[in-house]
Amino acid sequence: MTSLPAVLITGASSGIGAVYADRLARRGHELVLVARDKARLDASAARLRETYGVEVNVLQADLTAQSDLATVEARLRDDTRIQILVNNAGIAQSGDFLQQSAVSIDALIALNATALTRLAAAIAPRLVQVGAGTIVNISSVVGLAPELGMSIYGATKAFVLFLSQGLHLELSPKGIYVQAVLPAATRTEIWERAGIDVNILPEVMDVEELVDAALVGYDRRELVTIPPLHVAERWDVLDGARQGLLSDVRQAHAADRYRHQA
Ligand SMILES: NC(=O)C1=CN([C@@H]2O[C@H](COP(=O)(O)OP(=O)(O)OC[C@H]3O[C@@H](n4cnc5c(N)ncnc54)[C@H](OP(=O)(O)O)[C@@H]3O)[C@@H](O)[C@H]2O)C=CC1
Ligand SMILES: N[C@@H](C=O)C(=O)O
Repeated sequence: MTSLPAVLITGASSGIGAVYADRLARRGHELVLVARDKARLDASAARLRETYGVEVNVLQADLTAQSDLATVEARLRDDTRIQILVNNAGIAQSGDFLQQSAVSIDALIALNATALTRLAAAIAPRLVQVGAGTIVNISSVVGLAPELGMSIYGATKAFVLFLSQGLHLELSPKGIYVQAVLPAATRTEIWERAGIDVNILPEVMDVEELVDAALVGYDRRELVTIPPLHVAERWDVLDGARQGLLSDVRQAHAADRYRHQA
């Protein structure tokens, strides 16, 4: 028997989510693994049960399908053992902005932004009720870098960072820990799925190294964890500048430079 809370991990069938599943099972957490590929989830669950002796449940869901999303939301609302959500499922952008179709735009936003937000919203009230729990949201360094040319994907990841910062402000006084994790290029299937050969990238992090580093940030209860950022103060300066900017926003009048010159 474990006294640790259970963890629901989305996108647990491969890549970052699969390594989170391994590491959290190793720590003794019971797991609920969510993704579309049930065969992969079942195989992973069997291995984790066998290796670590923890209970692992599989919940097959396409998080862009309303009925499946509602099923996962219900699980998060009702299963009181789950006190940690790892909001990881995501897809990358194939092609530049001019190559996007209505379908590809919808899919990116539905999975990376809408589903992630809906799942956080499903679990948060219950966590607040007990005054404990964790929401880990997987963002990306791309969310800080429009220069990288993945405008919609990056926008969803900027959304995830903003949402995490907002949830931290709203929920941490109620006992909830929120973490945003910003990987940079990490060797997973996401690249191939988006039609990008990962081997053309000059530098790529191994997925185990990424998740182990993210868990160091988690154990320190960091709000924003950027494993590939080697100078931590860069983030502090960026976020400090953002907060400083707010002190020069005056709502009553437009700034002088926007006033009509007579
Ligand atoms: N790898 C990288 O370079 C980086 C990744 N990230 C982020 O990390 C997260 C994980 O990606 P990563 O591990 O790299 O990629 P993978 O492609 O390996 O994993 C993505 C996971 O999401 C699941 N998934 C995809 N579509 C859906 C869907 N419609 N419904 C439910 N689950 C779905 C996949 O499972 P299935 O197909 O079985 O549904 C899979 O388990 C993403 O949010 C990504 O944006 C951030 C920065 C860098
Ligand atoms: N998944 C990557 C982009 O496609 C990233 O976030 O770096």
